[in-house]
Amino acid sequence: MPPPSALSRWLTQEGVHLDPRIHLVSRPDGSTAVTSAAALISPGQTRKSFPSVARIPLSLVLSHRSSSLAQALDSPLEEDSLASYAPALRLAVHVAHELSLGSKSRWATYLEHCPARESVHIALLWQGEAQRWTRGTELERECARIGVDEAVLKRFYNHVALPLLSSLPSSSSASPPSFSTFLHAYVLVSSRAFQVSSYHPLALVPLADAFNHSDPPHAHLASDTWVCPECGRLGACPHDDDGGGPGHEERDEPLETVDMVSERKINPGEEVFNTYGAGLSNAHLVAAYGFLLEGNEHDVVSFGGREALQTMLRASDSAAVGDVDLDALEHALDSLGAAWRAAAASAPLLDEGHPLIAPLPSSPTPNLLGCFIDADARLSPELWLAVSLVAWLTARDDEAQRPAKRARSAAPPAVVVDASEALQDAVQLAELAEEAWRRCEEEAAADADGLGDADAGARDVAWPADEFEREALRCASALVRSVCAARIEEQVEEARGMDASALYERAEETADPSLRLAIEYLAGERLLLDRVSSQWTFS
Ligand SMILES: C[S@@+](CC[C@H](N)C(=O)[O-])C[C@H]1O[C@@H](n2cnc3c(N)ncnc32)[C@H](O)[C@@H]1O
Repeated sequence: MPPPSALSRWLTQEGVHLDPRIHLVSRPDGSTAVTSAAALISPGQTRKSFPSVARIPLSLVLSHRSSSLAQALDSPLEEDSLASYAPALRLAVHVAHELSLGSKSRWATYLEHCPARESVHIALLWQGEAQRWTRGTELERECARIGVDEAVLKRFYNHVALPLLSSLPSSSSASPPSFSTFLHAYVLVSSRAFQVSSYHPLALVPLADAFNHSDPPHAHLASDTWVCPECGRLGACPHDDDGGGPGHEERDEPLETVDMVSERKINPGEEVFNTYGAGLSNAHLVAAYGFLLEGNEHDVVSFGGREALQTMLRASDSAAVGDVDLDALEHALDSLGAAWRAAAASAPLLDEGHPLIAPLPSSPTPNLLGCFIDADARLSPELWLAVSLVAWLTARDDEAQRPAKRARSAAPPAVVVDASEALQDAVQLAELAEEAWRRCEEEAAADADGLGDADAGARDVAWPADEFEREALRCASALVRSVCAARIEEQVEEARGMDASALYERAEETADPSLRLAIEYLAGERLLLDRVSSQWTFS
């Protein structure tokens, strides 16, 4: 890769403005980053008042609108043949064409400075050992959610990209890009592209993509997002429904740049970080970008509601509960979830600081829906409802097996769930779990202080006093552990017997970067699952 000075010169020639206190630097591993030589001013409130770290002319953005391929295609209909595919696939075709043009591309210097395909380790394209180590993890699920792997790209290349690129007039390209070039293009798009506007829905933005990601970031990309998708204009244009007649709000100065603006103070010598999106989990970062953040607060381990119920029914030590109709139970869980959200809209059902159960997210992002464990090892409300449903069914079934002796009626495990009663049960059980957790924490603290024996009498082993509640709590904690154990069971065999620290050690000893990342990811997820299991062991 040429030195960044060549890139800096090209950027200046192309009209890019970079704050003189900011520098592009080359890391020993060949990667690029952005650092600050002096403190930058603190941020303002609007795009215009945000101090601009860099301004990139919109004309320098590489998208399906601006590329050489867009110019080479004879009719818009040909380009439209890509329109029904995912934006990343479409842009990859344009970038592959640009790569195949070599020095004839307007973006040649920029593309030469982008990393080689082998140095970006996106999990979407892992094969062999690295892919095997993702088994049973959230990372495997994230790759499946994105739905791209090398086989998918090969089919798309053979059936869509290659026929289109081969149909270009010979003057437009030396020869169509190979599959390997197309893969390189896809890796660049996955790990570097931005959503710029409705006109450039996905694009490579030179310089803006030299910033690494952190959470929280120092800077973010700012652009006029809602422009005409046909011509990119901000104000009135002929594509408006009313033909762009009078009455349109015209901005005095249309912004012809995409800006990197700072949102918090940048200290001298600090690396300047961008954000690749809000709330990105390590599963997403590894899948699409090929790196992870230590202690990422957006990590989750998710379960389908049905999957969680099925695991717990299997784990329930009540034979009758094992036979419960799963469809009916799943339906009951859905209605309970809706009832919980409706009730929580007026007042939270649980203390926001509950140590074991997360509050409902204020604006659920896709990874904050349904049954999951969050980065603080708390169960989502939906997962808790599933646990509570099966725990009470099991406890009641156990109760029904004994001679009737309790005031509380013991119903057989039917799946006719009264939502308000089941909600009350879930809240009551959550309160019992919190109290049990506090008692364990106090006990551990007392043990650490050498007071363990002196205090033992005060912590009644027979708590809670009600045997029926005790049974429900015991079931709930066993069910939570069963869900974690089932997840670990899905992971690669070698990993099952290892704890998180052994996995981290194994990752450190691994030379292959993709495999190292796969093991490191697994170690982080294991740490979370082990923490949940130990928190739900009340003895
Ligand atoms: C948009 S580029 C950022 C610039 C990149 N460092 C380069 O050399 O061109 C995204 C890539 O940078 C790397 N990256 C970004 N943020 C990172 C971070 N916080 N830790 C490690 N690698 C990171 C990953 O390889 C990712 O695929």
